[in-house]
Amino acid sequence: MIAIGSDHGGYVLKQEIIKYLESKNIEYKDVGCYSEESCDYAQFGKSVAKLVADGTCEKGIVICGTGIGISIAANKVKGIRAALCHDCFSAQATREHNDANILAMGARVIGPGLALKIVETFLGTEFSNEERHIRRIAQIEDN
Ligand SMILES: O=C(CO)[C@H](O)[C@H](O)COP(=O)(O)O
Repeated sequence: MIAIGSDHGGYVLKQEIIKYLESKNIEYKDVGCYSEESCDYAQFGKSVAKLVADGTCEKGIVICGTGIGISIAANKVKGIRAALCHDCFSAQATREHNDANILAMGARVIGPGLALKIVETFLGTEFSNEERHIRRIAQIEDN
């Protein structure tokens, strides 16, 4: 199950991604927003992050205009590693190296064609499970 959320700036791209998930028979939970009416990104980033952190959803996708605000908000939730990716190399690397559990994108930065490729790459790439990456991820959680 994939959790997905956006603000108004990411709404149209979110709907494109939902169409893609449906075409691939991938289950999802859409936490909103549900229109292009102006709204605030933090609540949607945190809603997606909580669904991933509590295990309800395996991964999440968050979108705002830049992808920055909503990824900052998602990363406030313990256990979340939200990665802002605007290219396929980063999407692959953040899965393999960081075990990122949320993909963030900016709908005002990239178009839907590239965004869908990034989603495909992110969801289709496994964590490498290599010792050095496990060690480094553990250090992120250290206080
Ligand atoms: O990218 C964002 C946050 O990082 C927001 O989508 C953006 O700030 C919204 O801007 P506006 O209210 O002017 O449409």
